[in-house]
Amino acid sequence: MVFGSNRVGQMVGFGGNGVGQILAAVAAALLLRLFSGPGPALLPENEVEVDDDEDDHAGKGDGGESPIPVTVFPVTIRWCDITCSFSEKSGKTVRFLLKNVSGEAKPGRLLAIMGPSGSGKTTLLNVLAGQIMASPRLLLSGLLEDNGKPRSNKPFKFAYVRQEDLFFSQLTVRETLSLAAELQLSEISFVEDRDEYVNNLLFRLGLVSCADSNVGDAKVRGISGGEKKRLSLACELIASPSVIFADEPTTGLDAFQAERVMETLRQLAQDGHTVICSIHQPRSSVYVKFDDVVLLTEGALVYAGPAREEPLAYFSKFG
Ligand SMILES: Nc1ncnc2c1ncn2[C@@H]1O[C@H](COP(=O)(O)OP(=O)(O)OP(=O)(O)O)[C@@H](O)[C@H]1O
Repeated sequence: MVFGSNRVGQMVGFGGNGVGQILAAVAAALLLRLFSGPGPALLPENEVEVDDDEDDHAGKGDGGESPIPVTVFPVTIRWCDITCSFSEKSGKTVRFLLKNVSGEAKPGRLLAIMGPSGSGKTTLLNVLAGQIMASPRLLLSGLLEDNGKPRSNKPFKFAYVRQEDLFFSQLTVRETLSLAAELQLSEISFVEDRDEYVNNLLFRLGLVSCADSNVGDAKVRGISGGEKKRLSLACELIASPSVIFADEPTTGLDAFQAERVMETLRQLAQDGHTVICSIHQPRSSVYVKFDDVVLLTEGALVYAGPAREEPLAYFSKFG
């Protein structure tokens, strides 16, 4: 089992005003991209050759108008007997955050990790995304495979959408995506092609109506929470990730926005991505969008399998 070194993915927070800060942040983003190790959304070029069979899984976009094809390399993640324990400072007490958890996430399917608060949803998501690494106090064991092979130091392209969205508040939605595309898509050298690519993304993520609105922040009102979440997803999609991880993507959103975000995730799964999210108490209108469910309680697995009616049948066996 390869759980790698001690690196924990870091995010850079941008805030405040001023061109100087923007330039500094852009420079920081470029440096991060150049020097970061394998991490979500900042991975180096995908080194996997896509053969003819894999073309069958190409993302459909919104009509194939993109100047570069949206190709999703299919990745199945399988995990077996994942155990994660944490030793308190004294070293006397050990807490089990995950206990022998197994499951599978497949391309074309939306998997929801569900469970009460503190049940280990985020911990499992982070383990699967390679965001938690073993340390002397944090022990990890089990098997983690991508397409049948143990996870290597150079996994497939993963995207990780965090609970907190990090943007330049004074940029518009379109400018945010253009900047992300400029930083990540060096192969598109023509501005017109990049604009077309951005327009495509705006359309795909349902952001056309707010494309020219400022993102905003806590001080200056901008786009809504749901739009921010879909903008985060759009930024992550630029790297054409095989797997999309989303940590509590509906937290803080009203029922309508939560449903739209989950619908976007469901459509991304249909485009061929493997989509895994953690979610706390989803409404029924959100629950029906899941293809698969992993249900945890106190770090232990209660159910892993298809969503909708199957869990009911499974639990009714136990009365
Ligand atoms: N690095 C860590 N060190 C110590 N304890 C941790 C660590 N990470 C998580 N925990 C603990 O593990 C348990 C599970 O945390 P986790 O965040 O995975 O739960 P969750 O199901 O996502 O909860 P919520 O829905 O409230 O976000 C919690 O009791 C938490 O305090």
